[in-house]
Amino acid sequence: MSARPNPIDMAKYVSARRALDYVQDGMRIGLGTGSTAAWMVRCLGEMIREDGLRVTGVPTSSRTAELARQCEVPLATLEDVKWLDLTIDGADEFDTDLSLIKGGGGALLQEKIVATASDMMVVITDASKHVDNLGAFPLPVEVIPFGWQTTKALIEESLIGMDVASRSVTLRLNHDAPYRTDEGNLILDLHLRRIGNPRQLALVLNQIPGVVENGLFLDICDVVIVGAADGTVEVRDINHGTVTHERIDIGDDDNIFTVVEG
Ligand SMILES: O=C(CO)[C@H](O)[C@H](O)COP(=O)(O)O
Repeated sequence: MSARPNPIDMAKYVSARRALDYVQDGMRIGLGTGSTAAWMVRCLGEMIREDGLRVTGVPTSSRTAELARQCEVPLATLEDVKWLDLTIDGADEFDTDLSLIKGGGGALLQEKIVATASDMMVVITDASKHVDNLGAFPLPVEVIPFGWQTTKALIEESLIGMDVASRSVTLRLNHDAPYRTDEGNLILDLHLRRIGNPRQLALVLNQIPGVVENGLFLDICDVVIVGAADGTVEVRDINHGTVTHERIDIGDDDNIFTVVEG
């Protein structure tokens, strides 16, 4: 057990901490999935326990739900609350327009539903996720198991006319078995290397029968917070057209690292 985070955890941690500045008492908050979002859930739990913050969280995966319960974050379903004030989530890639690729952790469907149902989406990340063109990270596409090989063939066919640099499609595995999402679906990873027209691709993919959702998040994200290992963050706000640089005061928060690394 170490009392200090490694550099990458520090970057994730400070971006998560900064994102919580958007949280206000009484808010309904979408809780993202992944290692960066996990830091946000832990910090949110701390604010609830220590500062008496009252919020309701809607988790985007069973993993996040489990962590949120451990951190004593009160939970509700999207069916309960219907609309959210804020979603805080990670991303696999973001570009200058704050378009995203998400779903590396397999939760893209619930993440997209929750983010779309939110007044504001804040993405927490580190500089390694920034790209000029989306597509270096394989694009996850959630498909239903029924006829998935036909769906895969249709996706491959649709890619022929697309402005992409590579066209291979693979079934995501988990220990040699097909990976299953929380909804019991499969994930196809599209290895495209560069996506010339993300909007066109997103539309085409979602018209293929068997495709449930794709991992392109376009016009959904409002703010990206890029954490760095030196404890600074860059805050990119697409609505205000601002980019600010700040230092996050982590104070004597060492114990949060001690608690979660055990
Ligand atoms: O989309 C996601 C899960 O489906 C995650 O937000 C994304 O994979 C980033 O994860 P991490 O913060 O662990 O790098």
